[in-house]
Amino acid sequence: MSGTLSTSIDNLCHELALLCSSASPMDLFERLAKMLHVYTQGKTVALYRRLSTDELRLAYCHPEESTLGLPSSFLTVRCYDDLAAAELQIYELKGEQGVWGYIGHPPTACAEPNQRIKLLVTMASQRLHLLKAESMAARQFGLKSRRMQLSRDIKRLTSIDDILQHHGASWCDIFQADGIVLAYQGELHCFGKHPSKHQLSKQLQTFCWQNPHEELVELNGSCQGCLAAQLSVASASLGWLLLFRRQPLLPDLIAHSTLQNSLSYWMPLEASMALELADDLAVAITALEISYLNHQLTMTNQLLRDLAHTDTLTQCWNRYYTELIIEELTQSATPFTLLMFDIDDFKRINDTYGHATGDNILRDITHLVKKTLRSDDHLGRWGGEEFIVISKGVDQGASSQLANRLCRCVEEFAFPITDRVTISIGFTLTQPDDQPHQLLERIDKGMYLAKTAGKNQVVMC
Ligand SMILES: Nc1nc2c(ncn2[C@@H]2O[C@H](COP(=O)(O)OP(=O)(O)OP(=O)(O)O)[C@@H](O)[C@H]2O)c(=O)[nH]1
Repeated sequence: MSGTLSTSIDNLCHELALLCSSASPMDLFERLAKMLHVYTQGKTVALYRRLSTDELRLAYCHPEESTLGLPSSFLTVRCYDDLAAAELQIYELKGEQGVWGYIGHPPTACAEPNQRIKLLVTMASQRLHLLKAESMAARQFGLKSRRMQLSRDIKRLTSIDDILQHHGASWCDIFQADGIVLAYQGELHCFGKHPSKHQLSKQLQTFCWQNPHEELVELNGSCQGCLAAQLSVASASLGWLLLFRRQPLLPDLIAHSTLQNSLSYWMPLEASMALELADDLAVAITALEISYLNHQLTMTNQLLRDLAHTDTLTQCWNRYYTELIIEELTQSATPFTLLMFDIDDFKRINDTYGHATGDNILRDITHLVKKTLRSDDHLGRWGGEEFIVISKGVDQGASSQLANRLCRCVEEFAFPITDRVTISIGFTLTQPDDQPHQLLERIDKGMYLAKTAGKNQVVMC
């Protein structure tokens, strides 16, 4: 007799130790259900999970094959009253927020082991609590470090898709999600598995319309399993973070359609983690937006600067910018050579071949001269058919060679007209204390002299 008792106590100790060493909730349920199955002399044991909606859902049963031949009362249980009405022997599995779920089995003839079963269920509740707490703590820690990573990455990431590419997999891991979608400015940016974009857009629109102030929601119907957290900055809504889970946390062993509806796929703690991530994402997206706008602004400023400095017909410097540079160079006492050239008999060319041909000749000459100049020389259109060249340095021989080279390259170019096109050039070298107007007077005079001496030539003044 005492031998039987000590064997029985040994067994109990062994069972308790087994429950305490289970590594995951599923492992724990399996072990507990197997033990109960023995105690109930082979009755089917079912585990019901209590959802946040207070509904019950059959999550596991032992033996597994019995799911096929389960008593229909097992399947139709949706709430505690159903459980009681089914006249099952019920045990509560306690969790951190009250009853986490129930274990039930058909009553047995022998009531003796009930005390033992209660002890095992109590131990299982505690182990479950610990396992869940450990796993949740690890996930929260993971989220915290990914959030820090996101804030470090903000400057480097260039788009919402880039954010998802870099962080999507880790977030799926932490949230035990199958996919993530970011809804922003009417577009859906997706990572992993998720309901179709059309279904998501439709549900989000309906939801926003009905609940404009909600910041968290579980979508249902075709988007069941989607947890949507609002992305908002300073109370302005930017969009939604959607986490998608295809299965509730426990595998759905019973494919019973009536049980599939109105399930809660997400735990309250996961929902608050989603809100934390949504807050960070709203900031990251705003930062992206600002950096994009800054980039656009820089580009627009550059474009405006270029437009303000450029002659629209020839794309070389305009008069305003040419004057500005001459002013700057004289003020900084930088030595340079200034050339002014004018197309000879341009009025006749215009009159003979038309204004459009005249325009083309202006463009061709700009192109030819630019090609002839060094990279640190500059060409500006002074007005009409008059141009100015600014060339660094005051070597008279080199400047004269440059001017003559320009004359020759224009003279020798095959313009698409029968008349010869030539230019006349006046040039000058800067002297200490020269003012811009003195330089301009000298080149103007040089050019005038070149014209009066027969055109297509160079005069230095
Ligand atoms: N096609 C075209 N013609 C222009 C432009 N700007 C000025 N002109 C023309 O350039 C011609 C300049 O004529 P003029 O000042 O008489 O000088 P020119 O005929 O070249 O005579 P010289 O300077 O003595 O050789 C005028 O007919 C202007 O209309 C332009 O942007 N496009």
